[in-house]
Amino acid sequence: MLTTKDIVRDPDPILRKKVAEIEKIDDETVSQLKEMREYLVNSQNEETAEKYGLRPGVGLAAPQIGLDKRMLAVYMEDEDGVAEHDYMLINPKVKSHSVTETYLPGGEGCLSVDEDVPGLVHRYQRIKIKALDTEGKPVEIKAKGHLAVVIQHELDHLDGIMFYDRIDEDMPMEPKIGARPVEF
Ligand SMILES: CC(C)(C)[C@H](NC(=O)Nc1cc(F)cc(F)c1)C(=O)N(CC(=O)NO)CC1CCCC1
Ligand SMILES: [Zn+2]
Repeated sequence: MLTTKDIVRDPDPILRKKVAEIEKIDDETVSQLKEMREYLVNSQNEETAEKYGLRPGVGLAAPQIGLDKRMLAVYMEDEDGVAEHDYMLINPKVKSHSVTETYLPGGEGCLSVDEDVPGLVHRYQRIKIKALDTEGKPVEIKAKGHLAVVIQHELDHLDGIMFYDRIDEDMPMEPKIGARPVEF
């Protein structure tokens, strides 16, 4: 199982790489993607997270475990601990997005960044994603709000973009005109 030591930390150069499209969805790729999802599931289970010292994560991109592969996992439970969003995406692409932007009022963090970096990260409020699933079947996801933020945060990792690249240096805490905070 993946644990905290397997997560690559800033400033490892792989976090700044535009990672490669997956040409062949072979067994190794599928098992690596499943391990990424498992990390997220384990990290949100209080007992397991405690036992293995896992930081509770809701999304993980392949370069964060040192893989030069365009794939990501998202796993978000609702307040009853039921899986609300559970995705393993291969070669994901944004097909369309809203003009309206959104942001997490508390800013963002990253499993690959150990220190806090305060500031708002503006992202599209709604996005439509096309990707392949682990069987190579095309999937289309329409996301808004918190899920849209998580997916865009992970997509950035596939292009070597870190969340703090998107914080305005002059007015880090200032919401952009027309941007709406994510409602939980
Ligand atoms: C960096 C960290 C703080 C661990 C962040 N966790 C997180 O958002 N946890 C969370 C949020 C909830 F709303 C409810 C809940 F149960 C747990 C996270 O996993 N990521 C993923 C990451 O670093 N991927 O590369 C950072 C988030 C910042 C915005 C989107 C993802
Ligand atoms: Zn991250």
